[in-house]
Formats: sequence, C-alpha cells, structure tokens
Amino acid sequence: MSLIDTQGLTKTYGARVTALQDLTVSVEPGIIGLVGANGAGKSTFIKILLGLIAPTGGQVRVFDIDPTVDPDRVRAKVGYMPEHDALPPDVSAAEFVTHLGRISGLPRTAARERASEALRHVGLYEERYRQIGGYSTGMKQRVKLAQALVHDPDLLLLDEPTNGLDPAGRDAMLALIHRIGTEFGISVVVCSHLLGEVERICDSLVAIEGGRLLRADRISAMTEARDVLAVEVSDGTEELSAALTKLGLTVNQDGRLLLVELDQEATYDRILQAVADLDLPLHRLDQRRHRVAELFSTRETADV
Ligand SMILES: Nc1ncnc2c1ncn2[C@@H]1O[C@H](COP(=O)(O)OP(=O)(O)OP(=O)(O)O)[C@@H](O)[C@H]1O
Repeated sequence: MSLIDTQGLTKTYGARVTALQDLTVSVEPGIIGLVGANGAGKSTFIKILLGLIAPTGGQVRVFDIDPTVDPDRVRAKVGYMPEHDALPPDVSAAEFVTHLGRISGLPRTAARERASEALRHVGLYEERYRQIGGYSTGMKQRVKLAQALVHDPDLLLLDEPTNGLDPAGRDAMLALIHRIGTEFGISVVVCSHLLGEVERICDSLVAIEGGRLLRADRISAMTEARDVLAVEVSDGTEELSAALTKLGLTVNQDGRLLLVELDQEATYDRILQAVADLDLPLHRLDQRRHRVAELFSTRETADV
C-alpha cells in the first residue's frame, strides 16, 4: 500500500492563488523529502493530507484513507509538526506533550508515559519539567517533534523542522529525524526549501514548484543513474564521440567535454581503448556524481 496517493490534486485560495495544481503523485513508505521554494505549496499539501483544509479538485489518500472524508482516522495515524509554533511559555514540556497526548485520545496515565518517552526520544528527558518559555529554539523544535510522536503515529509530517536553527542545531535535528525514520520504523515526510538538507537523510524526494510536481523519485535513482565519466581530448572530440556511440555508450557533448553515462564497469576501459585506438591526446577522464540539486532547474530549490 502506498503511503500517500494523489490524483490531480488542486487547491486554489480565492480566485487568484493556485497553491497546488493537478498534482499526481504516489509516495512509498520511508523518509521522504518534500522540497520546493517558499510558496511552492508544501504547507498546503501537508494540510490537505491532514484533512485540515479541503482541496478544490482531485483526490487524495493517506494510508488509503481519504482525509477529506475521514480526517480523524488519518490524524490517528499521523503526527504533525507545524512550521510555526504557538507553544505555551509557562507550562513544562512534560505537561504540554501529555496534554496533546490526552487530546489525541490517550488515557491520562498512558499520555503521561508516552509524553516522557517521546521527550526522551527527542533528547529532552532531563529538561522535561522546565517551562517551555526558557527553552532555546532547538529545544522548542524538539518539543514540537515530541508532541507529533506522542500518540505513536505511523507517519510524521514535519513542516520545515530545521527552521530557525543554527548549523549545529540543524545537523542534530536532521540526525534525530533520520533516527526516528530508521529505528522506529515509521515513515517521515520532511518538508523543506533546503534541498541539500533533505537529500542527506531521505530515501526519496517529491519536488514541487509553483504547485506542480517537478519530480518524484528515490534519491538513489536520481544520483546513481546519473553517474557520468567526463572525457576531454585536446583534439578529435567529434571522432571520439562517434566511436564511443558506435560502441553503444550514451554520449552527451558539453563543449569540449564528452559526458559518457557510466552504466557498466567496462565503460572506463572502453573509453581508454577508444582513445588509444584513435591515438588521441587524452586531457582528462574523471567520474562525476550528480548532486540531486543539479537535477532541478530552480536555483532557490537548489539552495544549500
Ligand atoms: N490561507 C491562504 N490564503 C491565501 N493564499 C494562501 C493561503 N495559504 C497559502 N497561500 C498561498 O499559496 C501559495 C502556497 O503556499 P504554501 O504555504 O502552501 O507554500 P510553502 O511551499 O509551504 O511555502 P512556505 O514554506 O513559505 O510556507 C503561496 O502563494 C501562498 O501565499
């Protein structure tokens, strides 16, 4: 069963703003990065998945449940960490997370136990009786993460979880999200405008731009399949290109460079052989791994 399935999902706000346009995507379980520049429609998508807002067109299913029809069933299975917070400053993290556990339907004792456990998972166990108002930004983000975990969900939706954190805080938060996704066996959708961040911890990416789907794929498929060998000869580029193509290799020319898809081990030797056979002066031969960012056209999305 897919985690999330949408068909032609569309959301307009009023007559003028189209936040999502004809979005069709199928997302498998794992750690998924939902990336796009600010305003791309990520938060709108998450809110539709939670049944907080209704789409204006198309279909959506989460765990094969339609959130527009049965939002409570979806929310029982999903934990949500919103982008912005409205954390009460004068209660402790333990009280706050317990309270949200109670709202999720947990009995009092279970809510208290689950809250302690969730706060331990996010590294706030020792500090859990301190008032949230005295917490750092990083600690507040962790409280938000703990409340998303308290009812033991099967899926976490995290909206910009590294917002406001310094580089060390970001690294720690990403490591924590990765640990939750791998060790707890739950799926996580990490929403971010920073592609470089999610690329590090996600198995797959859904990229949206202007409310439309740009690309959805496993990260391994985006990078491995794009490994190329860059070949440069001081002379005879066209000749070499023709020879390599004749050998069945996929060659793209970029100025004086020939970019040869590295789809098999023998490719390297075959290039060297072709260069030697044509007696061409080899200037360079090196392997390049495309970064995921290079696969997207948008500068903002590619921001690291
Ligand atoms: N309640 C609303 N009423 C009108 N327009 C809205 C509303 N919410 C979002 N929008 C608009 O819809 C578009 C998509 O916004 P959305 O918040 O979903 O994007 P986002 O990718 O999450 O960006 P950000 O990270 O900046 O929140 C934007 O143009 C935004 O201004």
